[in-house]
Amino acid sequence: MSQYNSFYQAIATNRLSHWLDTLPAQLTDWQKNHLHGEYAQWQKVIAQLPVTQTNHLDIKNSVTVGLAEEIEPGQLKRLEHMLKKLKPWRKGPYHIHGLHIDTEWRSDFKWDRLAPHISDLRNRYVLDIGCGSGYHLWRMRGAGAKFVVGVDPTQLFVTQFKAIQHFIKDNGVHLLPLGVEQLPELNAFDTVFAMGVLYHRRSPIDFIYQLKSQLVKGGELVLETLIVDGDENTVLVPGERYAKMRNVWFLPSGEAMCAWLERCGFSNIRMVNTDVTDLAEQRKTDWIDTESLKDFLDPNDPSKTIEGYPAPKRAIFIANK
Ligand SMILES: Nc1ncnc2c1ncn2[C@@H]1O[C@H](C[S@+](CC[C@H]([NH3+])C(=O)[O-])CC(=O)[O-])[C@@H](O)[C@H]1O
Repeated sequence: MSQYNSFYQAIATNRLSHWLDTLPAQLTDWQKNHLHGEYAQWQKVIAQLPVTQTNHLDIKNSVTVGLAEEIEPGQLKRLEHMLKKLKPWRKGPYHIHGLHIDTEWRSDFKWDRLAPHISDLRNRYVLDIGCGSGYHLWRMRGAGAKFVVGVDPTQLFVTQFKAIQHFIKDNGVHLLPLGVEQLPELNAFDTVFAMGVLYHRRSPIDFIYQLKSQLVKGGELVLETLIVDGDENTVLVPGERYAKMRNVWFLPSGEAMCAWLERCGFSNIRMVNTDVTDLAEQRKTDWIDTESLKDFLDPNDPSKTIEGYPAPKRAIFIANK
């Protein structure tokens, strides 16, 4: 039986039903290709997570499930030990029965920056492309979304989502192990989020069209990406690395990003927020063993990356199909 049966059942009777034409074959393939190796090892961690009972859930203001007194101290220690096998925990934070998964990123900061600007998510079908471990999926559901789907091809993040899902049982929140390029043109979501993904794409214009083809007519795109200062003709294509990341391609200015969205046929385009990432938002914690923002910046001039480019500045764009 496919572990995605509950997803298939959920969409069979909703507006995503035509996804069933292609999805089961893709996911069956994916599962076949991941029977061995690291992913299979991580699934053993998931299978051993303690089973707990709770009525305590807050996904409106944070991602918090369960109270400390609902779990034995020994079980809690074990839980921490198990979850630390799934390091690095990049996006969060999560609170599970009093255990604070203090992730590298405070993803709640990004949520707080965008929340005042987006359309009310109540009753909406929502897609989050490149959702990582799914922190924002829970916040979208907490904001009232009817059905939330995330896609992310990174095995570790898919596993981390499963760990959280083990404690928050909710048939309205799903993560599929897919890349954006594997999505058919669903034209079915009221809101599509694409945050922190555009700069990883080699063809940003194709990417914008892929996002558009997931939206219903009039639907809302919420796109967040790294930008640089400049006019509508300014785009930075860094050398081999940007802030030590190897897979960074296009960093447009805010104006250039708006021009790209317009060129792709979006309307009502606005840049609603810009923010220079600081050490309060991205830092090393007990839940990652690798370097973090401090190591990616020039130690003598934090306004520059270690390679001499402008330090990470992020912007949120909203537009309608
Ligand atoms: N082809 C692909 N299709 C979809 N996703 C992809 C692909 N390739 C990589 N990713 C995923 O895109 C996410 C980018 S992180 C943003 C997370 C969250 N949205 C955030 O806003 O905090 C930003 C960063 O760490 O630079 C990762 O989870 C990748 O696995």
